[in-house]
Amino acid sequence: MIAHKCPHIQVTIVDMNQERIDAWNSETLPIYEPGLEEVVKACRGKNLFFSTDIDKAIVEADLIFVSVNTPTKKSGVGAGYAADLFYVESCTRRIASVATSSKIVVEKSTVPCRTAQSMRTILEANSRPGLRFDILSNPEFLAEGTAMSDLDKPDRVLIGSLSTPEGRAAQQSLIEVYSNWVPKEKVIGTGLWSSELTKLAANAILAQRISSINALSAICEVTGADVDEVAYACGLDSRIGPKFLKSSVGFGGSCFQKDILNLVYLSESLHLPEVADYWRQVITMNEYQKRRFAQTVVSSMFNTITNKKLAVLGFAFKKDTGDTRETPSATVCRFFRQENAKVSIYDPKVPEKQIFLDLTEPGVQDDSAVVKKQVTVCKSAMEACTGAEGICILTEWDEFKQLDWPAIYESMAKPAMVFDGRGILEADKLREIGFKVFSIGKGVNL
Ligand SMILES: NC(=O)C1=CN([C@@H]2O[C@H](COP(=O)(O)OP(=O)(O)OC[C@H]3O[C@@H](n4cnc5c(N)ncnc54)[C@H](O)[C@@H]3O)[C@@H](O)[C@H]2O)C=CC1
Ligand SMILES: O=C(O)[C@H]1O[C@H](OP(=O)(O)OP(=O)(O)OC[C@H]2O[C@@H](n3ccc(=O)[nH]c3=O)[C@H](O)[C@@H]2O)[C@H](O)[C@@H](O)[C@@H]1O
Repeated sequence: MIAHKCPHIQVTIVDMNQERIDAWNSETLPIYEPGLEEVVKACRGKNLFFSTDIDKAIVEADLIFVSVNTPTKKSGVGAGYAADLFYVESCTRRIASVATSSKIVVEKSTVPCRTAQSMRTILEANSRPGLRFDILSNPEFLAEGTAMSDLDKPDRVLIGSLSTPEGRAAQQSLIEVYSNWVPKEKVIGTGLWSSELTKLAANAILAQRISSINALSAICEVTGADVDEVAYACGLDSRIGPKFLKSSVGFGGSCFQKDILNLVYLSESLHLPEVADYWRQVITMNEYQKRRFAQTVVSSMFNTITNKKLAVLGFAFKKDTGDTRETPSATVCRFFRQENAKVSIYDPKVPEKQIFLDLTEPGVQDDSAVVKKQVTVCKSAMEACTGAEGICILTEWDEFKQLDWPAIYESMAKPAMVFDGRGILEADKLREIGFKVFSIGKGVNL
């Protein structure tokens, strides 16, 4: 977006992953994101470059965005909760050892509060004498699937800095970049620690809304209330607002879970166990929602899905992306595998290879062969549904609303059941065709 909006600025994207950089330089970009290809193709080779020559890019840059992955730690202190800062630290060390001039280093990755302080210490201890490094925190708020429009018209851009004259000057340099397309009043300056914490807080609050409405969906299913009506009526209160109140099979994506776990770890490290428990509950509710959905499928299908064909429509964690990180669809499919169902999956953007990778249990001998016996990846929704006894909608792709449902009904074993984990189908119309329908948060009477 910077390259697109600022023709006078040269943007070089460097990554140590050669395959990814090759893909960025090819006709087939490594990720699917509406509107991205057009921008890349318009700017590439003009003021936008992709390279693995990290050192050259560091030497040439005035401003460096550190945007590497910060996954949840898998082992050691804080395993399962804390963010793994290995990649952020190795980038920082590389900048320190390679830079021959002063730089502004922008923390773009999502990191725990006070990471900027560690970056500064590493840079100051390891760089050539006489160089200055100003650290800014500029967290990213885009959502996948709408990344280009979110970047084009952000609700806000947050730039945290030290309140020293040098910190303020660095902040001003980054404000100038954004002011090429973002209105001034939307660019907010704060302290470094507030900026870092805001990113974790914003994701935690967004995820909390989803867990809140999903908790209510369970009550709706027992009482006969309709979760969409409840969400709509609550959202009309201007203090609540309508967004992020769509009940679902659970939230996924690479960040909500990791960032909340990170916040939980931060709270525990600060000796605030009640605060940690409070945020942990957002995740607990999400796990419950995924499990609850899968259990509803089994109980509705006469308490067994062994050898039954189930069609799964949607594998990405949300529509308009091919990303499957933490996708609820994988959790539900793994549950179906344990119950020995035959699962046929269709997703318009997720490659077959990725689906098998996500469903293979690491460390289980021969599981990749077993998974291929239990799971089939299909080229169309119709193919996945033919002969199935149940259909699960696990991603809200628009095309699932337009399917030829009467033809699907004809092709299925009876009773034909639909389990709408995203609340996107018109249940009454499907019932008229003959389907038995379960929709999340709308009662369990199929
Ligand atoms: N994916 C998203 O929508 C958003 C992500 N974020 C944050 O942005 C950060 C990055 O996220 P993603 O792009 O999704 O992760 P990713 O895992 O897709 O990409 C990270 C890239 O960094 C590269 N890398 C790692 N260490 C490196 C090093 N030392 N030198 C050069 N390249 C290196 C990796 O090869 C990889 O290609 C995370 O902190 C995430 O929380 C924030 C907002 C939105
Ligand atoms: O830090 C990040 O990575 C990003 O995380 C989220 O973005 P993202 O995970 O890409 O996508 P969301 O639109 O937030 O959806 C996350 C999950 O919640 C689910 N969801 C979303 C909204 C809703 O009402 N109900 C619901 O179940 C989605 O289906 C999806 O599985 C935030 O929305 C971004 O602001 C943030 O920058």
